[in-house]
Amino acid sequence: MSAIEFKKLTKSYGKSRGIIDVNFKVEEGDIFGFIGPNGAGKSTAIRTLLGLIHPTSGSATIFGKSCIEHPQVKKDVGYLPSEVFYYDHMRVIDLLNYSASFYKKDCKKRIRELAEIMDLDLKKKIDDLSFGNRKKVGIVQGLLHDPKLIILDEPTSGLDPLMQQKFFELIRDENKKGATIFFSSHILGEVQRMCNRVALIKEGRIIKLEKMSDLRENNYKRIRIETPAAIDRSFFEMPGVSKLELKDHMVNFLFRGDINTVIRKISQTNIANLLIEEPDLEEIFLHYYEKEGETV
Ligand SMILES: Nc1ncnc2c1ncn2[C@@H]1O[C@H](COP(=O)(O)OP(=O)(O)OP(=O)(O)O)[C@@H](O)[C@H]1O
Repeated sequence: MSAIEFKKLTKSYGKSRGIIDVNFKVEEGDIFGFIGPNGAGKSTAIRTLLGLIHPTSGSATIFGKSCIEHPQVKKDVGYLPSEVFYYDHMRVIDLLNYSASFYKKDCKKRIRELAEIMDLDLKKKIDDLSFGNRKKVGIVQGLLHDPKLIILDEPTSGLDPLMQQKFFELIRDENKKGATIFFSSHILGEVQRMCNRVALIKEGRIIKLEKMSDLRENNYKRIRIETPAAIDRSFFEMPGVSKLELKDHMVNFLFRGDINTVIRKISQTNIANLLIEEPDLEEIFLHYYEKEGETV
């Protein structure tokens, strides 16, 4: 049975778009990335899946059950919303104990372990916490009952790089222990590092569903070169190069293929500086639109 299944799920907010015909599955054991730019519909899909909002048409299920008809299925789910709101006057430990009281198990030990991993002071009052520390409270709250399915909406926003790394280690450990992970992000790099499968969403529609390994094979690099003198455009016109731009002494292009061929080419000329970067999400989306033969 799939951990999550979206079946032709559509949610419109009056005239506003929401999501359209979302159709995909997350299998048990997956670390699944749900990626798209701001406003693409990631939170809408997740909130509909959890029964927090009602679909306009279609359905979404967790372990084969709809959260609207079978709310008890949510006991197996840990959810971190994109924005966390709390009763400010409470202490962190009181809030977490209160959350734990909804589950029929003793979560005290796990709360302490998670707080230690995430470097969270349990005695502090919520209103004394920074945005990042509030996010950590949300993470502990989502994981304290050892859920079978962990749903995280933009989990790393607000966490510093060290904490992001600790958080991803924690998520990997949960996955090794058997939990399925579904997380949304607009940061391609973190999805690339973490996930085995990925869905790309844009303007409310799923535009690509891929194994991470396939997405990597299709991967483009953004290459920026500064040259001491102007260089002829034809020098970089070679297989794998696209979106070639030359301005002043800067050369800028996307490259797809064996990175060694382009490095060898670059070494034939004199350069002042070289940058090889992951293309940003928009560029990946552009690539998919072009591949599907659509215009952008
Ligand atoms: N309560 C609402 N009322 C009206 N429109 C909404 C509402 N919530 C979301 N939308 C619209 O639905 C679309 C999808 O929004 P959603 O928040 O799901 O995107 P997202 O991918 O999660 O983006 P972000 O990363 O910015 O949170 C957007 O066009 C947004 O304006």
